[in-house]
Amino acid sequence: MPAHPQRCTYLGPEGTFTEAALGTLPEAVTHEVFPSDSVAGALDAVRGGEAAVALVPIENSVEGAVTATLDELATGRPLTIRREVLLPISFALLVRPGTTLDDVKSVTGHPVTQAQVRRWLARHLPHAEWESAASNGEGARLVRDGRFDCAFAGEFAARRYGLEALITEINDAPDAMTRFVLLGRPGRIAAPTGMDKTSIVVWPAADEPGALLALLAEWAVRGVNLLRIESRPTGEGLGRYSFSIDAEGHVTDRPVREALMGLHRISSRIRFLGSYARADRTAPATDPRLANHEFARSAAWVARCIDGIGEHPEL
Ligand SMILES: O=C(O)C(=O)C[C@]1(C(=O)O)C=C[C@@H](O)C=C1
Repeated sequence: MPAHPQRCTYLGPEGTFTEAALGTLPEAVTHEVFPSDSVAGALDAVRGGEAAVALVPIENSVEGAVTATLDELATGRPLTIRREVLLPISFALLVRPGTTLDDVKSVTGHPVTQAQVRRWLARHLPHAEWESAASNGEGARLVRDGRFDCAFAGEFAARRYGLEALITEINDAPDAMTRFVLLGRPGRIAAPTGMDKTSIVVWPAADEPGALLALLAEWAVRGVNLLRIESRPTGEGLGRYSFSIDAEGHVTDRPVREALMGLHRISSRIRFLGSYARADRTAPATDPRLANHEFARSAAWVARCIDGIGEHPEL
């Protein structure tokens, strides 16, 4: 199927936080937007060419990794991250009009949501039965259809599904955030902004002492700060893991590039997931000794050593 450059999909249905996050991106207006039922469905739409890009959640500040996304990125046809978006998360309890808290026997929402409202639920609805939905938008739809009495979702989902927000601003952790990534088929990497992130998945070469330390050392010796590291089972047997890593910097920054080269040499597999602008616009703590021109200067010095003039006092 030919690639359709103007379509963008997201974890749907309508009314998810992913849709709200997409609303903050230019792609919401430059592309024709359509929902997918699952993270896998959204990414397959990109792989198959029905969409140019897909927005999916990857990490929540309370629950951690969205494992469906990490696993999808580690397997199947490679995709790369074009952008990231951060969205503050606060839930509303959505009910069919007229429902009171006393009427609530069953409750639904995304599993990542459940982790963010656990204490609230124990306190206010200790006897309600929880059943997870594929997304919060899907949970709201199921309440509209009478499958559950209430759903946790963004307040904005109430209007979409003809529901009422019985209680708003529910969150066990008041500053909860979810991070979303916009994925596309691999292409030329965007130029560095100076506030970038690089993501990879790496499979250690062998199950041996120090295997993880060796992977970490490639970053550490080059002064590259890691922002996230997550182990995920490969599915090939107990104890077999890959590591999903976000590091500060861009692949064109020499320390990052050389760390990736080192990892490529010592791992059994490595997948580059992209270099992209950081949503929090945080510049890395810069060490002037690790600037690109310092790498060029030291490479030139080695070249001169080889030519027999490395000890020249002015070098
Ligand atoms: O279900 C949604 O509304 C989503 O967009 C998914 C998702 C997630 O997977 O983290 C997004 C934000 C919230 O943290 C809870 C659920």
